[in-house]
Amino acid sequence: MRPVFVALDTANPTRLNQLVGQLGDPQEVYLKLGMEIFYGLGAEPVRELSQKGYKIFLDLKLHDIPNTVYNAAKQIAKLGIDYTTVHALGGSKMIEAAKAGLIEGNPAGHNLPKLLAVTELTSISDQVLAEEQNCRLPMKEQVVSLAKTAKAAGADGVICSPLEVQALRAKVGEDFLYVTPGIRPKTSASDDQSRIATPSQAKEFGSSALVVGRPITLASDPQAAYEAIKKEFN
Ligand SMILES: O=C(O)c1cc(=O)[nH]c(=O)n1[C@@H]1O[C@H](COP(=O)(O)O)[C@@H](O)[C@H]1O
Repeated sequence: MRPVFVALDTANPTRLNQLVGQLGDPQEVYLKLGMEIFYGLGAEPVRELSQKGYKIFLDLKLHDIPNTVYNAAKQIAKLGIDYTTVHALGGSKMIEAAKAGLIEGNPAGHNLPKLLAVTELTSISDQVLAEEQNCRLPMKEQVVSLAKTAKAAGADGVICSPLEVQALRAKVGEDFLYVTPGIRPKTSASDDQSRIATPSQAKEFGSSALVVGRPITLASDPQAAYEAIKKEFN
């Protein structure tokens, strides 16, 4: 089964526990904990959920000078997590520093966390890429270029839209993870996402894993929504 990470974007501990409780056996559930939880509740929920056996993707999207990122990644690894993120736009030296920090901080006996590099956020449209970021490449080529840099610098995969995965598999390779947010089942609103796809489109395009937040967390029955998305993707 390919993973579906549930993005638990809340700083309310009661809501967090309620959502987690609805998802099933910790050994089989993949959670994405992001900035809202970490800035609001600190590192404790990360340690607690990891100790309970959940697979943890701690998404803090590091983007700073290499020395700062090295030290931050070292602290992140100490939490005993499984996946974490940096922005690919931080450059190859920064990505190498993140990898080195994860290796240095990883507790003995724990699998090394996988390092994922965010390419272009799925909220960025073709128009914003061209007009605000002044990028001369079309979106797919820009994402492929960032993914090549990330791979050469030691990342284990990238975060991208499902819409780019076919091009990435062809040009960056099969031996790399393509983790895709921007997932919207047919009946869901697109919210602030721009480059979206349904779970079955993501499957067809070859996503390695999905990241899904509001279509699950704001559903009237989050457990049913989670099960339906897992089924559609696998
Ligand atoms: O790194 C991420 O996880 C991420 C990258 C990206 O390009 N787009 C993106 O939406 N995300 C995250 O994926 C989740 C998507 O949430 P929903 O739009 O509610 O499904 C959020 O937690 C975002 O922080």
